[in-house]
Amino acid sequence: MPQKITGGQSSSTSKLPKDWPQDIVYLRAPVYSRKLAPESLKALTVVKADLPPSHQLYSTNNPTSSVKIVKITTSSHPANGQHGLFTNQSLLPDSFILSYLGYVHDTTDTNETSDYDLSLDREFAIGVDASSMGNEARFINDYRGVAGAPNAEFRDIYVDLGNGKVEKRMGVFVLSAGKSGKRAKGIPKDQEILVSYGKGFWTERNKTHNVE
Ligand SMILES: C[S@@+](CC[C@H](N)C(=O)[O-])C[C@H]1O[C@@H](n2cnc3c(N)ncnc32)[C@H](O)[C@@H]1O
Repeated sequence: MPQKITGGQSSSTSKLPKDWPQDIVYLRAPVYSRKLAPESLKALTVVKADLPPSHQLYSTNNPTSSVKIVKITTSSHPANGQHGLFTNQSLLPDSFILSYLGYVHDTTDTNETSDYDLSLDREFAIGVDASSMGNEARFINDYRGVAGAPNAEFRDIYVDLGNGKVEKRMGVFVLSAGKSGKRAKGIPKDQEILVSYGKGFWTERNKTHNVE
């Protein structure tokens, strides 16, 4: 049975990324919690004409051909045995890679034990949780213990919905080249995409996973 895909124009036979886990729903667009307050929904879906004309809009393609899900088999990798997200092609500094999709929720509807919950809007305390549904971005690991520094980061983006509205999402971008140009090459092909989850993630995770 092909896995059901939600959130897009796709049918149940649409393509899944290679190695997509069977127990996770693959999304092509976010799924909104029914508990989200109207003002939160308003903050996430904005009239396009209300954005400054210079504001860049993004379009997304799922599955994303520039990335691949890879099982980590390197014993020194702290997420050995889990998966990571790798490049399928070299990516230039500042390039948009993909959106982080998942279940969009507020604090009334939070899975406290999720390791996949990313902040989407601080003012309205909205998060996007990819623990049970999401796209390839859910496999992006933290750089700590893997590399000296991250090579990608999360940035706020707006995606054109095509009906005069734009949707606020979290996008994953290659880091900029830096003042000295030390990251001018971007991310070469077949490299792991690594972000910084922030120290707060690990403090909270260690509490929920009872790490001393
Ligand atoms: C958003 S998931 C990343 C994808 C995950 N590796 C997987 O296969 O589903 C976050 C989890 O990945 C693992 N992880 C990510 N980066 C890590 C790192 N630098 N060190 C140790 N574990 C890491 C931890 O288990 C963390 O809770």
